[in-house]
Amino acid sequence: MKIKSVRARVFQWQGKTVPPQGNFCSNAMDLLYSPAETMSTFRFHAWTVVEIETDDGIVGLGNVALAPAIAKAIIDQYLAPLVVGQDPWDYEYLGQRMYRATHAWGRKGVTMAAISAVDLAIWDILGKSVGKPVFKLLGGRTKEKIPCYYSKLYRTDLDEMQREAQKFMDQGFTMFKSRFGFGPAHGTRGVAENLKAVEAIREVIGYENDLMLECYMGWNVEYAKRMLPKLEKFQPRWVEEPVIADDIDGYAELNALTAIPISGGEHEFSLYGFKQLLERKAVSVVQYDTNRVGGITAAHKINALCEAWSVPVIPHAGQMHNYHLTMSTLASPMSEYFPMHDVEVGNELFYYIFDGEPVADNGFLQLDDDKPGLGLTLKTDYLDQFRIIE
Ligand SMILES: O=C(O)C(=O)C[C@@H](O)CO
Ligand SMILES: [Mg+2]
Repeated sequence: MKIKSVRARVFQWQGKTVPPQGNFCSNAMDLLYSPAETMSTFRFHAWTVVEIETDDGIVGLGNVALAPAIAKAIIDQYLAPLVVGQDPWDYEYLGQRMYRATHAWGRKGVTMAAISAVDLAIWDILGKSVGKPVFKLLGGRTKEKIPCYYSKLYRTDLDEMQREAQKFMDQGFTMFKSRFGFGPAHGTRGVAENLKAVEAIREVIGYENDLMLECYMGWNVEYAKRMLPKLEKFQPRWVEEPVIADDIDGYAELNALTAIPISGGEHEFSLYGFKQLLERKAVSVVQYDTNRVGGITAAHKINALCEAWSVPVIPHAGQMHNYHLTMSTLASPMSEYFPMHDVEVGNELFYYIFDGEPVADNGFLQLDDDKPGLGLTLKTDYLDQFRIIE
């Protein structure tokens, strides 16, 4: 079997969006004095879809959400010529070829995300060519079904957050992730607001249910050292991305500071990036995203590394490319889960582009042993609400 063609298209959402309100989530821009910008950098309203066709007519689907137009350019100009004519079963060779050919300017960020999209499509082809789901090629079923946590609870008013938490408790979720709305720029009022929101969620879900807390790189070490001791009484399962991804020493200091585990990794890339995080004990939970880190080929290696370090792997964002990695290793106990809703930040756009994503049932996800490849097809229902750039 040989790769015949690579097609990368940007799906730019033109439909309704719900602009996030107020301080819906702290983020890396919050530390800058231009408050108007902080929320606008935080949108995933386009996605690049990769379709790789083989000489015997199998089409594999990949996807990338980081800087989708740039990812498309990298795929078109640099990655496609490296894989066309090659055997997709040589996926390690092809992964190394893409990684090394772009290493001088790639290694992290959008290049790794572009490589990931090509790699996902290759693994989709592999599964389809043998009639097996990707997780069966990676180690098979390690769970009867995948526990998942409800991930949204962006910072709005507390009553609304409590109603949201109750709604999804009623749907059987026992694990929840909420977002802080405030950081260093908001002073002691922001600290109080952050604590009030966590207390409000705990009032609804109690302490027998897991609560994870997301900073999305919006704090710094000094602020996190103030917040973490105050958060201990709320027993969060982890606090996520308290500082920017490059501050690995900061991560390590915070991860050692209190009993609260620090998680991170959705903005880290390649096997080597995670080797560094683990060796420096920067995180207690690894959260790569398989459509960013280097694809399934890289994520599968990182799963083994995490197993050796006894650090749980809970990939960012859920979504099918990550579910296969969680299903196929004991190192991954659960998945993140975004429900489908109006397009807001954009992680949910996945549901408007692809069919095949499992819907959570009573806080669990199930993958189909008989659905080959990644198990996704392109959705047609919303095509008229996308501008598609070839
Ligand atoms: O789901 C996450 O971990 C993210 O970082 C997504 C982003 O929406 C911030 O929550
Ligand atoms: Mg996150």
